[in-house]
Amino acid sequence: MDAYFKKLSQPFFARAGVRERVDVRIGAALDQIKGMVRDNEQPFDLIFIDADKTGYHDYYETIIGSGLLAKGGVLLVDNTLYKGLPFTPDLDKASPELLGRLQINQEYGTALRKFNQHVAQDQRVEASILPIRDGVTWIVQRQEK
Ligand SMILES: C[S@@+](CC[C@H](N)C(=O)[O-])C[C@H]1O[C@@H](n2cnc3c(N)ncnc32)[C@H](O)[C@@H]1O
Repeated sequence: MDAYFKKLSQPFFARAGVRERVDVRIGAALDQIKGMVRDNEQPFDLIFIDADKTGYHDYYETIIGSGLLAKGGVLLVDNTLYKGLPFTPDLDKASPELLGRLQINQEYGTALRKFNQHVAQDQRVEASILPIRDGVTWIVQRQEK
C-alpha cells in the first residue's frame, strides 16, 4: 500500500486494540505478494484484493496455488462488477467523453472482464461474484483429493 496509509492507519488500529497484530507493508503489491510467497510466509485465512484493477490477474496468479491462501481460506476481490463495464458489450466503442464524465476507467473495465472470465474458467477454484455495491468475488481453492 501507499506509504502515507501506514501513518494514517496507526491510530485506528490502536483504537481497535489491534495495533500489535497488524503488519503494514509499504510497496508495490505484486512485489509484496511475491516476497511473501518466496519467504514461505504463514498462510492467510483471508486475502482481500482492492488495488489497481489492471494488476488483478497477476495478484491472483501469484496467490492461487502458491500456498499463501490457507486451506479453506477465502480470496475476496473487490470491484469485479466495476460499474457494469465488464459485462457491457462494445465497451471499446464507448465515447471517451462519456466515460470521462462518468469517471469510468475503460482500461479497468477491460481488465476486469478478462479477469472475471479467467477466474470463471479456472478449475483450481470455485468462485461467485456477489452483487454487493461494485461487486465482490468470493474465491475458494478446490482441495486436492
Ligand atoms: C480503492 S483503494 C482501496 C484501499 C482499501 N482497500 C480501502 O478500502 O480503504 C486502492 C488502494 O490500492 C493502492 N494501490 C493501487 N495500486 C497499487 C499497487 N500496484 N501496489 C500497492 N498499492 C496499490 C492505492 O494507492 C489505494 O490506496
